[in-house]
Amino acid sequence: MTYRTAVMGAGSWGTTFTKLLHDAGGEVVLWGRRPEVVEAVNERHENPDYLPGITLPEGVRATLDPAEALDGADFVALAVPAQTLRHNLGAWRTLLPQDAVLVSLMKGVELGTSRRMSEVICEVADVPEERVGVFCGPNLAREVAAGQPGAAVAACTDEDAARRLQAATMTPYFRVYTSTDVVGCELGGAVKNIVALCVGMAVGLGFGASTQALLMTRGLAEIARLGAALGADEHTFAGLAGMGDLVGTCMSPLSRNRTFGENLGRGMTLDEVVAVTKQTAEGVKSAEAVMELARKHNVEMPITEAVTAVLHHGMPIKEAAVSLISRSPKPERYGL
Ligand SMILES: NC(=O)C1=CN([C@@H]2O[C@H](COP(=O)(O)OP(=O)(O)OC[C@H]3O[C@@H](n4cnc5c(N)ncnc54)[C@H](O)[C@@H]3O)[C@@H](O)[C@H]2O)C=CC1
Ligand SMILES: O=C(CO)COP(=O)(O)O
Repeated sequence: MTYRTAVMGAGSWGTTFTKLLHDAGGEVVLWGRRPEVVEAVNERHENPDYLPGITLPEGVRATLDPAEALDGADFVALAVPAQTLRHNLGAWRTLLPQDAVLVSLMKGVELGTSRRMSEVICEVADVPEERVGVFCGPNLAREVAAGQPGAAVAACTDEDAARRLQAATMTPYFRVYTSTDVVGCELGGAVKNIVALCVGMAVGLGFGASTQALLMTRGLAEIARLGAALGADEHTFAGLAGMGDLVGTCMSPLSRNRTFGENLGRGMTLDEVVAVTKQTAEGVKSAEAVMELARKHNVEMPITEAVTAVLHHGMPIKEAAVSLISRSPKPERYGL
């Protein structure tokens, strides 16, 4: 069976996902909003702003017209920044094919509503949760685009839809597992960006692997606590969408979130870091939305709280570091 997919958003991950679908043998059209990006993909088979040096297959086609991309799609993959999804999807709502599965590629939580991306999709597109999937895991765009061995999770509460998404994305170099735990997969992807900001700050301050491992491990514990409060399956956090994504992002110099934190840790001001960050570092805005969720559900998330204090309330990084290391003594616990 050949599936047709519309990928909405021609940044680094949307473009990479388009290549993955093509390599998996599917039909795929990439929607981009900038004419020069669409032209570069169609004429020169590259997206130099987001994936310099990567050659895209000749069969990969891009368009500026959302109706053309969405026409007859079995899957609609959404790859815009989390904070613009509501606006973008609202504009495409009437163009969405009747039975298409809408797949979030995004790793963020909406500011103001604290909704996960799948919740925003259900609400704006007015579709039931069985028609909304999530694709996530330890996937740094450039490495996947280069065809390095990798894996991800295709999640949907409708197991059959998850299996179809799996079939549409498996390639000789990329494995895809299924899950029905949409909540856990989304939280793993969104909250690890906040932990990566914190790990980056630690790197920028000159701290080594011990401190980074501490933050990753306790970061995973707070992700699992929030997940348990929101009804996720705790096992998800030991998998690709949890530990896998957390470790990949926190360890990689390619990560925009980790790099953002590292620049702050080295002493740049927030404005200076924002000015040099050309791509989307979702954790920066999502931190406040996740903190809001944590408060609402009475979940303790000290790392998220410290990152939010540094990014949005002017707390000096060194003060945040002291606040974390001097917390009250307690037994080690994972999850709730
Ligand atoms: N880059 C990566 O390795 C991965 C990224 N993701 C997630 O994918 C999502 C998209 O991120 P990337 O592609 O990495 O970001 P990016 O910064 O590389 O690209 C963002 C894209 O969105 C477009 N865009 C920006 N503002 C827009 C607006 N107002 N309306 C419509 N389009 C707009 C940009 O033109 C660009 O095409 C994020 O949620 C990210 O967390 C997930 C897995 C891997
Ligand atoms: O989500 C990602 C890797 O899976 C990408 O992380 P960054 O957004 O920090 O680059």
